Amino acid sequence: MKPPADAPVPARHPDAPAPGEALGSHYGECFGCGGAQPHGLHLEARAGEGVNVTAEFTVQPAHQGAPGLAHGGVLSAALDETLGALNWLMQVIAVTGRLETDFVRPVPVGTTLHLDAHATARHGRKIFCAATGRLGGPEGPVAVRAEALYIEVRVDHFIENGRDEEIKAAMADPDQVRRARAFEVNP
Ligand SMILES: CCCCC/C=C\C/C=C\C/C=C\C/C=C\CCCC(=O)SCCNC(=O)CCNC(=O)[C@H](O)C(C)(C)COP(=O)(O)OP(=O)(O)OC[C@H]1O[C@@H](n2cnc3c(N)ncnc32)[C@H](O)[C@@H]1OP(=O)(O)O
Repeated sequence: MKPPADAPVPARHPDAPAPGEALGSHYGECFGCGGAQPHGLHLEARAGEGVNVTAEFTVQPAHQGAPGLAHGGVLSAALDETLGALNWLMQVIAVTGRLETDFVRPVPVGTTLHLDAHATARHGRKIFCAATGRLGGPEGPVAVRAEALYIEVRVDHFIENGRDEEIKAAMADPDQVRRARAFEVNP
């Protein structure tokens, strides 16, 4: 997943959350970051100094694939959520187009995975980025790594493709709509 050689490293948006600021959840029902999903990851991300974020996620028994070990798909979801949070720092709305994960070490239940993601290049609607997840602490051994491509979309992507029930609920939440629209009109 190589960006074109002349693609610039993305810039931090002037309205991006300050370094160290918790980003909060972009959607309460999100499996990655929402508070309303009992078996979700409850991942908490923080803005970095550039177009980078850090996040933590503690593996729960509901996240197992093999006895006592995290499911690989759940670990990919944690990487996806952390990488997706980079959108806040560029103030764009983007969806995952491609996510390549390397699983380097098994991740036991109870482990806190320390994730770190940064954007590497931007080319038109395409945002290239990379992330690592480390065991037990920000300097711990790397357990997972990912490279990903996100594609910028309009809010209409969600309105046109989401199920009516959830879209109506999201549209009735002024904070949700304001946030999404602000990203769209504030490039
Ligand atoms: C009122 C409700 C509001 C709701 C909004 C809520 C929140 C928003 C706010 C903040 C968000 C903050 C944080 C987000 C946190 C976590 C995010 C988790 C992310 C996800 O979990 S998200 C779910 C999984 N994700 C999908 O559900 C995508 C399904 N998919 C599609 O919807 C289309 O596929 C789409 C749109 C991706 C592209 O479609 P399209 O028609 O718009 O564009 P097109 O195909 O032309 O691609 C344009 C250029 O990207 C290249 N390209 C495309 N795909 C590629 C691939 N796979 N590999 C390599 N290159 C690819 C093409 O080759 C072309 O490249 P080139 O320009 O060079 O030709």
